[in-house]
Amino acid sequence: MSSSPVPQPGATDPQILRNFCIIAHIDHGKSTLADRMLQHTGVVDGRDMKAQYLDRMDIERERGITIKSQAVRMPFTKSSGDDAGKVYILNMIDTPGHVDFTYEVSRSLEACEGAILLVDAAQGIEAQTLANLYLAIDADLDIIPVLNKIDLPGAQPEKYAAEIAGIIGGNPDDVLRVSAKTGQGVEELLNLIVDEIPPPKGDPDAPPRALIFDSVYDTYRGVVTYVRVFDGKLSHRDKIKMMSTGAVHEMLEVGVISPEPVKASDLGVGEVGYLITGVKEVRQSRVGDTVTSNIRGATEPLGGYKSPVPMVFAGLYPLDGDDYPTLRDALEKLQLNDAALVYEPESSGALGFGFRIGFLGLLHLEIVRERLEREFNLELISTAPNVVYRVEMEDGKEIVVTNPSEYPEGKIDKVFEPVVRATVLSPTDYIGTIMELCQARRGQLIGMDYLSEDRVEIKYTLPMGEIMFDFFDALKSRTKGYASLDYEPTGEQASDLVKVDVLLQGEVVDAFSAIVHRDNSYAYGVSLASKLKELIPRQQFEVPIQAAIGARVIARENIRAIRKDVLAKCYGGDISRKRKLLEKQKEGKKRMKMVGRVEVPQEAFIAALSTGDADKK
Ligand SMILES: Nc1nc2c(ncn2[C@@H]2O[C@H](COP(=O)(O)OP(=O)(O)OP(=O)(O)O)[C@@H](O)[C@H]2O)c(=O)[nH]1
Repeated sequence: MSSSPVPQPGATDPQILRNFCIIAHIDHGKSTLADRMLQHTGVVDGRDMKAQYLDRMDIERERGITIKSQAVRMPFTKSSGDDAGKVYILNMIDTPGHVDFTYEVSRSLEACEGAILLVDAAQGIEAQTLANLYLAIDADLDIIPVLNKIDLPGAQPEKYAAEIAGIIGGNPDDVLRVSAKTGQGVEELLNLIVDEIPPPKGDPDAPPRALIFDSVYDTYRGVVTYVRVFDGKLSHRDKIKMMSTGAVHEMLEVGVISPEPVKASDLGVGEVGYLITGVKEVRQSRVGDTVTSNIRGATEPLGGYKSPVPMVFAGLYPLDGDDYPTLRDALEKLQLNDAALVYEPESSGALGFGFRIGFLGLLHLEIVRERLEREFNLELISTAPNVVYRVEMEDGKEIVVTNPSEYPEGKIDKVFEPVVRATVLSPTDYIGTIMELCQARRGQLIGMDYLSEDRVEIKYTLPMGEIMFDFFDALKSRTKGYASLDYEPTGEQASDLVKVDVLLQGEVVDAFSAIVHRDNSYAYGVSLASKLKELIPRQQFEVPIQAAIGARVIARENIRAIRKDVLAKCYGGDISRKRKLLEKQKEGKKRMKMVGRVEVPQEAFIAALSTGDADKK
């Protein structure tokens, strides 16, 4: 079998291009499958293979999750069918799987003509996968269903193939079975990609239009923008224009990733690659925007561009007040890399100077916080995250509340809270307990569908504030880990909400304030006060804790005084033991913040997060 030469980027006939992505739930094996494909197409040889080659950032590798989409060009010689021996170019776009990054997923879907629906043969399809599948179907992609991990003893390919066929149509026998681990079925899959996914269409003579589906900040090269060309050609000699802002940039380099960056002279119709321009921060090169040429520019951008909207806010404060400038610089640097991160300075009576930061979701918050601490050597205190409330006052004024302590006093007409449409997939055995949980979180049932005899899809409208903390954990524990969850914001609803304050020694601690539903406020106050009593260590004086709505105290606890003398125990002269104890005590002091005269540990600031379900179980 002789194969044709590998075409160069910029001169690739769109007929031999196949652009696809992999839709999968976390841990269903997307990265492992991507690794196998890289190996099989010879793009990475065995020796260079690191597990999860495409997950570049250390933090991704450690957590085993994919944060940033990446795109790889793989030449593949067809090994079956009439066109065996012919070389095709497969562009694989790796999409993030977590719900916080849905927007990135939808953009990378638009850069493709087809999607592999990858499902763990021992688990079945999960809620998030289903949500992303619907996005792919909406984007008119051809779907190739694949069951992975068929080497596992617990795999049930027959059952889950039937389930998939029930959702997307077709014959269960046509669902391909692979093992990304052993490589079984991977070659067949590559052949199928060529056969099933249509080549890209576009007008090579039109002014260039390319969709930005990812944008990453690289310390050495500045912003690297990943694009899919729809029309015309982007040349390294062009000056480019970002269509949403009209900003013009010098093009320094274009190329493809295979799997390291390879420079090219241009990128033509259907091609996927990267651009390096003079752009200094990812905000100027945003996912979803259309790139065109400055001289012969297109007039209509591709698709609808949407800026990322932060859904969750939290305060971040340096443990040591002197670190405030470092935190400010660190946020500035991180923002170069993260177009979705927004922040503004704020000050708290309890915590001093810090920032109120907007995130796409809780995972995003965790990642940002971890990166700030790790990459900038900071120790941070974070307040409990909250959603955004909109308050309409009787005098017609409107206030957007991103920090509960700024909840307005006075004559409030209506308060609105964000709501989501949540989809839960679960075995039918747990329908009752899931509905009970959703009801307790003020949910409204939208509907229920059976995916198969023993699996069901339940849809609810739920207040976002009720699900962002521990809802998923509660769901998992009630369903022995079998239920999966996906949600999308769908707007807001008017609700009867109140602000609950916490007072330590009679002083309101602003960082503890929270906005909760009136019906739950009493239980919330009681549970939070007792939680704080557990978490705040005894001090040398008595510390009364109160929870209050306005001037009305709804719960109280008391932390009794103690004189902590750890050395009293070792009256002997064992100096090393003494030192050890002192060191231990110092460790214990880590992440303590002085609030007035009271030492408060970090955990206390997020204690509110775990009070939610305690009284509802
Ligand atoms: N037995 C078996 N294990 C597999 C197979 N494919 C993947 N795994 C394992 O499943 C786990 C998850 O695989 P990943 O490839 O990291 O999953 P992922 O979907 O990329 O996860 P995210 O990047 O977090 O979305 C890893 O421990 C893999 O080694 C397979 O075919 N068989």
